[in-house]
Amino acid sequence: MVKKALTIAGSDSGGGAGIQADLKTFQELNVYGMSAITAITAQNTLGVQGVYALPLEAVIEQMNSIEADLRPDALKTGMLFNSELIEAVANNIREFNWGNVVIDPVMIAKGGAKLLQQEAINSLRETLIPLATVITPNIPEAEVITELSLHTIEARKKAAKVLHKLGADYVVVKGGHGEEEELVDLLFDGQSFVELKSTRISTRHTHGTGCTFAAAITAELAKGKTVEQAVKVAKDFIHAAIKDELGIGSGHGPTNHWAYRNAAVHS
Ligand SMILES: Nc1ncnc2c1ncn2[C@@H]1O[C@H](COP(=O)(O)OP(=O)(O)O)[C@@H](O)[C@H]1O
Ligand SMILES: Cc1ncc(COP(=O)(O)O)c(N)n1
Repeated sequence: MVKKALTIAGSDSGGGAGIQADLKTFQELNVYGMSAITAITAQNTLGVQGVYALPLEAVIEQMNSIEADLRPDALKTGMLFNSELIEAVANNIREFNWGNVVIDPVMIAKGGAKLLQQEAINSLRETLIPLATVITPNIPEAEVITELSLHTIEARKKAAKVLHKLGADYVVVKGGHGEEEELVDLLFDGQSFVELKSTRISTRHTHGTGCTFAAAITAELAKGKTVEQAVKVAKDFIHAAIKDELGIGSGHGPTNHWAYRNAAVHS
């Protein structure tokens, strides 16, 4: 049976992050990809030139159409922009009883542009996080949600516990923004931690890494993998995508979404 995954996120005209990164990743992992677009960004590797949130009805209607005909086996959320959108998306996920929910709490683009309004943080905490099978904050996002300062692995473990208490079944605090030479993503299931370690690749081409990582988790959950299995595949997927760089654009270039497939063929 074909497995189906849905992304509820913003469009990145540059193709490296958002909806575009998610659909490419679903496709690479042999899962049928669907989308409900929340906002359109005019964006390239140099930054975000414009943000246009879609009307609420447009987002709700996209989700309704999917529920009526193509129920997803797993879904992820990315850029949700404001509290109205967060509340509406959360309501629909709850009403449709959609499972395998991956929340990537996107806040700021690599170039510094705001992809989530400050007023939306409470909605994120109270409405969306309780629906999460997995939440995947980077360090700055985890700092905003937990109001902790996260310079050490120990502090990040504390933050993971707070995020679990807020209602996420599993928490991945990603380590890309950390200061350690070795890169550590922390997976917490409410009881114990798994440390996913990798070398830190020296590159500026990391546009869309968070989206791609969360999309790979979503695709694997759609196939029925456990969260731990899914996160391990996602870590390998994003590592290959960063390592085998495309080198396009003059700023923070996109990752290589077909690198994992090629690595799998050649290894
Ligand atoms: N320079 C890097 N080398 C290897 N892996 C990286 C690098 N930067 C990020 N990653 C991986 O990419 C994923 C996303 O990382 P992170 O930068 O923390 O989040 P975001 O892209 O949301 O800011 C994580 O799995 C992280 O380990
Ligand atoms: C539409 C959209 N969604 C998300 C991101 C975050 O991307 P990154 O993974 O680089 O933080 C982005 N730049 N644009």
